[in-house]
Amino acid sequence: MITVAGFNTAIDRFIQLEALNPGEVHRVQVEHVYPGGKGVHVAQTIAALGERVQLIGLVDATHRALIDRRMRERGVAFHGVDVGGELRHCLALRDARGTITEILGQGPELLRSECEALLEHFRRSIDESELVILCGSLPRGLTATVYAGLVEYARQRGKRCLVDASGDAMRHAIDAKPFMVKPNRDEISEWIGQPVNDLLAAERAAVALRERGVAVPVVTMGELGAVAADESGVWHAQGSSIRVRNSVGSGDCFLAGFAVALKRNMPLDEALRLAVASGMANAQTEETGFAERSSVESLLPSVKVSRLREPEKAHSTSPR
Ligand SMILES: O=P(O)(O)OC[C@H]1O[C@](O)(CO)[C@@H](O)[C@@H]1O
Repeated sequence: MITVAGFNTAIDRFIQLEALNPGEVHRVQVEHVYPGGKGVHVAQTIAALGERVQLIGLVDATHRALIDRRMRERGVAFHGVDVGGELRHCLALRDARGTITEILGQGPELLRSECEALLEHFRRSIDESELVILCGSLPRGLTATVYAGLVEYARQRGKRCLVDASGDAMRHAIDAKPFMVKPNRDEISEWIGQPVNDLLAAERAAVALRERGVAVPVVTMGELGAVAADESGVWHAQGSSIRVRNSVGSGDCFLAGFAVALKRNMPLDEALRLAVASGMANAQTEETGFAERSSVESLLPSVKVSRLREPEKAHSTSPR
């Protein structure tokens, strides 16, 4: 079993427009609405890839039926904590050229009792899990140190913890030494304090994260692929070029693929391959944040994986 704590559930709305022009009135050409937030995307893709998964997140009265039904159809055990306010809405606007603009809602401000209910659900559910994933922005009302506390809680119970967050929540979580973190280019640049724009910089960042106690750091670099490190060295993986329909949520599907590989104790190069193929499979479909197993499997051979640094140098930051 894998437990996903993706507290800040969203309603994702994907909208196709002819063009996006600030200050003008726009008419929608195509519109899709999905349960969203990183936790939903990660959990439903883990289930699609064949692992048992449970998700802990917020739900409101208006959307409970939609989210319960979708999670049931997708094979996710959803533990929804009712919130008094409304779930947030996240908008993705795609223009005719395929450029996507995202507008992410903040979500409700939680009461103390609602925060406690989320954390209590988490504590109760991780016993039966081998892996725990903490992902997405934190709802207002939870402090930026919450993920760090959950990393520590999970470690004391012998669980490997994977974190995908940003800003202060990510920084605190790294200090708590989770098993794996997955910053993207912007997040790692912020953590390191300088731009991480190429593979050499990503490799150094991954090594720096390992030196800070993260066993398996994974840095995603958009079109440059992803870089990951463990005791077997530092690896790079990149997918072949595909026709992208909707890349929103590809990072979430990447994380799902990586988690499934870790659960199956696959070596790092194969874990990266599965993660990259899962992100690509999402980008190929119209739906936000979901990858079908069959498309992931058909993409696996097209992912190129190579070793950037040998094992004995994985702990060294000396220049090459
Ligand atoms: O939880 P966060 O970090 O605010 O991100 C949420 C949003 O990001 C996306 O998952 C894309 O990764 C949106 O579709 C989603 O709802």
